[in-house]
Amino acid sequence: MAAAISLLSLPPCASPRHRISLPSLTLVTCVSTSPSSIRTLPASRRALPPPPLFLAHEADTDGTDSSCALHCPHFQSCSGCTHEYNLHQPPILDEAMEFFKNIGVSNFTFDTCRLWGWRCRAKLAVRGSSMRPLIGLYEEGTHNVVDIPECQAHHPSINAAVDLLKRAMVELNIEPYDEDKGTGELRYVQMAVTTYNTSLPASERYRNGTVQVSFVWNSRSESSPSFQKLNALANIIFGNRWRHLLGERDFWENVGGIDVSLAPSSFGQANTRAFDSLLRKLQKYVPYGASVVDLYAGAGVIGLSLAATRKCRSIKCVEVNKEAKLSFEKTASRLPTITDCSISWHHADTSKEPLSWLIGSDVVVVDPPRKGLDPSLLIALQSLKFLKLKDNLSERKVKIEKRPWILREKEASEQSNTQTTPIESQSLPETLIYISCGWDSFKEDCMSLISNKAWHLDKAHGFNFFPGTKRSVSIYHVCNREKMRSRLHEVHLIRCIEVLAVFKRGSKVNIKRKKSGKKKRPT
Ligand SMILES: C[S@@+](CC[C@H](N)C(=O)[O-])C[C@H]1O[C@@H](n2cnc3c(N)ncnc32)[C@H](O)[C@@H]1O
Repeated sequence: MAAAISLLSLPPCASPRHRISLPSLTLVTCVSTSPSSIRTLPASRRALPPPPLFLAHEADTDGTDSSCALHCPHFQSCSGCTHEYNLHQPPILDEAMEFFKNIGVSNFTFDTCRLWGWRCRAKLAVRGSSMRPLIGLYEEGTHNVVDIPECQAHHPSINAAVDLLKRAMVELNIEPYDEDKGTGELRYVQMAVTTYNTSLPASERYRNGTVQVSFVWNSRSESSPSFQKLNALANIIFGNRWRHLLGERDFWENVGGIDVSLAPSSFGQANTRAFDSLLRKLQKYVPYGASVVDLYAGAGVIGLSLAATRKCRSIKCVEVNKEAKLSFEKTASRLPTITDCSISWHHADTSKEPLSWLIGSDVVVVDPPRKGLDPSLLIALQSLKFLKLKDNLSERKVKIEKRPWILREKEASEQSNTQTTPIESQSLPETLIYISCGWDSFKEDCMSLISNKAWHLDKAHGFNFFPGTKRSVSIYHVCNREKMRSRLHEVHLIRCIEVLAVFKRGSKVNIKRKKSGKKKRPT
């Protein structure tokens, strides 16, 4: 099978209704998402101002808060959201506060973030018929796709783009995929929204989001008859190769103070505004001029935002998916000119020789997948305690790589946008910043880090990245039939809270307060 994906950039201009009514096939260039034509939420429900700690809501007598309710017609039939009330307060919150209090962090904060229209990235299954396509998520425990045209979690531009796509399917007679027969054409669609359009005033950017549309197309080859329809719809991927056919080639968002390039295949946060809040908070914990290693870096958004905002001496981004390199390069190309900062992206597996990434860095940032840190990295982080005990760093036996082919490989995997890499200091990291999207794995990693007193937890902050949800349904990862099939059946049960935790090396020093007696004046 060849799966195809198409990208469409959706400028916020003409109304989709207007476009689709055109008799020709121009509809496939589709998808303009005029804010005026999009059904938007009432202002009171669209965006809440970020609260300092919690919003002071009045709860109903049963403890629910209807002012923070989802009000979605698809709730319960669609598997996307799991709770309808108190979106500002995910069920996991009490447990998180208790956990942090028990390990000595009493000033844990929680940012409720945007409660509706927050999802800027959606992966949706396409089923039904060409005359009545269904585009949405699976019904709980089944493979029946539920149509979710009025999803309240989606950015409104996603709903508008889905609406337009359905009309295009009807007009072009595009068959949705049939799982039982393995027939049909359009199987999945990914919609990603960028809310960064500098031609608009900042206050208008969010609701005028532009959508990038990617299709997963069921076709054996580019010569298949159905492929012509896809060409009419947009552009193509085979395996991991993307071919851009239509719309803007580059897709940009602005988070953490920098412009970020988003390729269809690279990791991207679904809730970009919440991610921005997290990055702004994170930046404050990185001292100016620090050397930073960003592990599990993806396209290096975190590292590059630190490079731009913290005048770092060096930034190393380490990522196993080589597809992310292009986005890194594009993002780096838009950074303001930064002098005296060595910035590099390394195609490497963090779990292999992790100590080599830690030594020489002042700050380690980790943003692992839901399963948490690789065991070897966890061990390396714990082992810093013993390295510190030796104190004299030059005495330490740090394995120096001498094999020429490994050195060459390392060199080739590095991408630097500065001329020289300064001679690395042999310092050990004092700060570890852990960004977690998997609460259970985070707790385990956290306890491992602090239990041998290699690290102590200094600060913790929670972010409401997925209001109203408890799980994420993984419907699309890679465009390979076998892999796709196995991944399609994955339903991750996750308890949703994004955590930013700041660890300091060594055990916590308890500074005892001096007794507040007046000092005797010398007579
Ligand atoms: C949660 S994402 C974070 C991405 C990035 N920090 C961001 O905010 O866009 C986790 C990333 O870790 C990468 N990854 C997973 N296992 C890895 C490993 N062993 N070594 C390096 N990267 C890994 C994944 O490919 C993915 O890009």
